Amino acid sequence: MARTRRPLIAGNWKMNGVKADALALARDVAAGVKASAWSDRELLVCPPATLVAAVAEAAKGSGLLVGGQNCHAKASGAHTGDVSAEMLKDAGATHVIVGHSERRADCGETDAIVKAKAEAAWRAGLLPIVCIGETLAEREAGKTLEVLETQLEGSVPAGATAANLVVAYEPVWAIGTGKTPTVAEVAAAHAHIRKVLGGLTGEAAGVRLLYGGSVKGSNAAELLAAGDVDGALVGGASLVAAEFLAIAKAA
Ligand SMILES: O=C[C@H](O)COP(=O)(O)O
Repeated sequence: MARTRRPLIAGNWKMNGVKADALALARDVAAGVKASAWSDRELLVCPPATLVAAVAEAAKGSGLLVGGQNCHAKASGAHTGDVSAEMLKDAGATHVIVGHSERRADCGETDAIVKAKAEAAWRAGLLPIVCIGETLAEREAGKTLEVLETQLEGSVPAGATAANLVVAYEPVWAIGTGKTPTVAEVAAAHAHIRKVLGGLTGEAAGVRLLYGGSVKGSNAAELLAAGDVDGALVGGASLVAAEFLAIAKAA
């Protein structure tokens, strides 16, 4: 059966690379995207904020999309060191990741802050990728679905639709560890996310849900085939063009 939701394979480069590395990686990924001429899937890379403009320039004309890894909730003002969604848009971004667990942990981002950032993305004309996910302790306590529900209810703004929201499920314990949930566990989490989204948006069936956490070329096919999985949010493996493109091919 044909997919109704176009898969999105997003690479989160995190705090890695300087301009020379980023441009080489972006050019290799962009060349792969251009050569594949995919119309049935989208590829996105999210470089560090300082490199968004250069990567967007390198990706121009290839079909490769570029996003930010975070934004401030305000459009401008006295927020030293922060970057607004408008600035990302101006630099060539089309998407922005909000509420990644590393920002929730490192910067104390709450669900309310994540929601405000998702609204900021809308204000600037960016598509937010709202991240949620349980810690190992929460999973071991049998609280995974409850945690996901609380995070969704707190982080997804009113007015979310299939066109203006992407959700990424990233179990915190699977990020950068080489460990992943089973396919059945991913499918169960995604089914629950879609059910909860049903109460928050009128269009839950169309919202794309990405899985993230130790996705690589060798496990992408089975993870991406899990029920209700519409793509991946990839960290480490997105720093190697061939590996990232292999994940995209598996979608
Ligand atoms: O945003 C991406 C995730 O944190 C996954 O990272 P990873 O693929 O290195 O586990």
